[in-house]
Amino acid sequence: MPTGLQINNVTKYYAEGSNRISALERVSISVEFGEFVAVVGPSGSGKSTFLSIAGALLKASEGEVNLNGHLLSKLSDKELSNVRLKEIGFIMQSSNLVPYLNVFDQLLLVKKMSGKVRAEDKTFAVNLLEELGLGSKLKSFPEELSGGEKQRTAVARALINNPNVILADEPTASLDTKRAHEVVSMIAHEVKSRRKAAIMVTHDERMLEYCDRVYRMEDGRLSPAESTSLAAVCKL
Ligand SMILES: Nc1ncnc2c1ncn2[C@@H]1O[C@H](COP(=O)(O)OP(=O)(O)OP(=O)(O)O)[C@@H](O)[C@H]1O
Repeated sequence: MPTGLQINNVTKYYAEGSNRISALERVSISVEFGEFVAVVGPSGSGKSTFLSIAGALLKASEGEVNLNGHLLSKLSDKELSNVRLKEIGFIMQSSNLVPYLNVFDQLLLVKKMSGKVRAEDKTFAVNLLEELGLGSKLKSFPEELSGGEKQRTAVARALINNPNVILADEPTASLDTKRAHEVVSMIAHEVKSRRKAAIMVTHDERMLEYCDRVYRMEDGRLSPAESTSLAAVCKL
């Protein structure tokens, strides 16, 4: 049974009036456990559509996504939400923390959504927060955190269910250079040490050094980016 994340020949059409917009064209990529892959490309090239399909938020028009052995096209809506909750950790542009929950409770909330919270889940949450440099912030509320701390809390929240796949959409968009390096190096560390398959969409050239492979999306087509053209790709 294949593991990690395999996207095979995925095409996505959007209907716009009587027209059909092709947002992705026969996109294929395979990401193994322990691999951190970046996707760069200009606005409107299909990156969000790609990440939404990889994350079981949107259905492919053609082709197949195999997420750690789950063929997404074969799953019911209930099974898809279960896969999203248990198998995928999402990290978005802004941290989207719940304002009235402290850092520790942000993680427990996600745990509660997937069942009863056990003592070992609490230990796991504390260890994770310590690993991400938030050991002294367990009782802090979002308004008491810096931008980098908020985003690191979001990284911990994405990892609390121990998902196999991490999908990050511009995770450094709201951060200064120092905080951006902190957050992405921590994501990279977690991907390696916990053996996750991870994809990060980014415009941020400085973050590519943390990734194993870089792909470029252009007009809905995905291809490996040449290292010499990376700077140009990211400035688009
Ligand atoms: N719901 C939709 N209905 C119709 N067309 C859509 C829809 N969502 C996206 N598109 C179109 O599909 C193409 C790809 O859009 P997508 O948002 O995936 O690109 P992107 O690379 O993520 O862009 P950005 O970097 O600006 O977020 C664009 O032409 C866009 O206009």
